[in-house]
Amino acid sequence: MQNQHIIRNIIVETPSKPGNFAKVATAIGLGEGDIGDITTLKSGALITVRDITITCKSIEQLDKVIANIEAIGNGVKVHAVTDDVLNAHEGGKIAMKSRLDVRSLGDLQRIYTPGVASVCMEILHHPEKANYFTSIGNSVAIVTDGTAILGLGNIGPVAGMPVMEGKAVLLDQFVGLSGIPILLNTSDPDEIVETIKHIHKGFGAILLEDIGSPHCFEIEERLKEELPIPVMHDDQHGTAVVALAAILSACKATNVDVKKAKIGQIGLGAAGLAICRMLMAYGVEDVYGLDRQEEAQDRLINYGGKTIGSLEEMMETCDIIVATTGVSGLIKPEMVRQGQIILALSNPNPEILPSEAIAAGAAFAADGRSVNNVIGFPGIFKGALDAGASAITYPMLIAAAQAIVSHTKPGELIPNPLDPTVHHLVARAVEEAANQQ
Ligand SMILES: NC(=O)C1=CN([C@@H]2O[C@H](COP(=O)(O)OP(=O)(O)OC[C@H]3O[C@@H](n4cnc5c(N)ncnc54)[C@H](O)[C@@H]3O)[C@@H](O)[C@H]2O)C=CC1
Ligand SMILES: CC(=O)C(=O)O
Ligand SMILES: [Mg+2]
Repeated sequence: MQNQHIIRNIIVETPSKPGNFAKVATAIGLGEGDIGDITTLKSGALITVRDITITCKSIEQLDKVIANIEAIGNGVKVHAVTDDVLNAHEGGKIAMKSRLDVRSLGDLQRIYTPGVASVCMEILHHPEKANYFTSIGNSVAIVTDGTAILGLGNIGPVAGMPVMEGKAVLLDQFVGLSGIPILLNTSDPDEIVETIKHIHKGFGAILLEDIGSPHCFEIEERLKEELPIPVMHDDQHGTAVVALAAILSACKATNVDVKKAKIGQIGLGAAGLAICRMLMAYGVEDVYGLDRQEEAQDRLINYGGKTIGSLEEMMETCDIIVATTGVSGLIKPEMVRQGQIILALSNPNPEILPSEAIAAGAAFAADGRSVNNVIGFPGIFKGALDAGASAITYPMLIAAAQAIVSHTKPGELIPNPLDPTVHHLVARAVEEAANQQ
């Protein structure tokens, strides 16, 4: 099932008799809906009311699911269909909050003027204390120009804001950093670089997000050269870290020597080129890339990578396939080789569903929901900031990937992103690697 990104909650009443929920579940399945969370809202002697999360590929399919449930009859009723995803976004997902209360005049004088003046002077005379006496060292600018929002394309920075707010929520909840979205009304590299250079002093690090290729490469390179703080394009290196971790875990489970494996990368944009570069930095000898744009392939060749003639040839040649094209359903089940490892990482919909890839013979398969840079970027930024690093380097990124592997359960490719330990381990590994440089 491709394109399962319509998420709705349905409130369903059934008579309180065994078997009635099974009928509802069957009706949803027959309509090709997928069941997520189920919450029982009321469990009475006569009726039971449940809130069921379902995902569908289109509104038409959702309508079919609802019609199927209503057709059960015998007291089964759909009371409401709600869009909990939209509801969760009402008012936005983040807010700038103060850490201190102002309850008295004394508080006012300490937090604001006249007291604050002495802190300003302390920082003026000892600039290194800014990180100690302000939030700068804990703040990450999340910068986008909106040109490659997920796999949705160039939808602009304002339409991309929910993604930036989402990244801010993850930085806050997983590692306690403040993420501040910066929406740029330009995609000109000179203007972007100049703008970030002018505002960087308010931040401990810069996270570039969903900036399209190829301009993302120049922007990141120039900012890394010109700024004294860590700059990382998450779609490039955060994704590469997590992809490397998933590949290492899959190779461990299948007794494959990753450095000798043939790895094919489909899509050589921001994520794909960085995945190839990361694999080569790790020591993988046979990294093959494929992109529909010749310039993208040339970029890989300039970094020492190899290209391959067609998608079919890549699927036949490679033991491990990673795809980051943004094209849902690009990999057909009949292209999958027995025992292949397939990471179809495009969001919101993968190049092949993991269930389809496994059914077609893959040994391991995952999509971009599980193999997602969320496992990497919070800890990478936390570790870099804790180390006082001025840049994020390959040894730090490889240490992050190894920390993720160390916390992956046997038989799995990646840890649960909700497990706080993984972000802590990544942060510590990155900090240690930074300190060893
Ligand atoms: N799971 C994760 O953590 C992440 C997933 N992604 C996903 O990866 C996808 C790509 O993202 P970016 O690299 O930022 O975009 P991008 O636009 O920089 O790169 C996409 C590349 O795929 C190529 N491409 C498109 N169709 C192709 C085809 N049929 N065959 C070969 N090449 C093709 C394009 O020419 C382009 O070079 C998006 O769907 C995004 O959501 C991106 C970052 C992180
Ligand atoms: C996860 C992410 O950063 C993306 O899909 O663009
Ligand atoms: Mg992204």
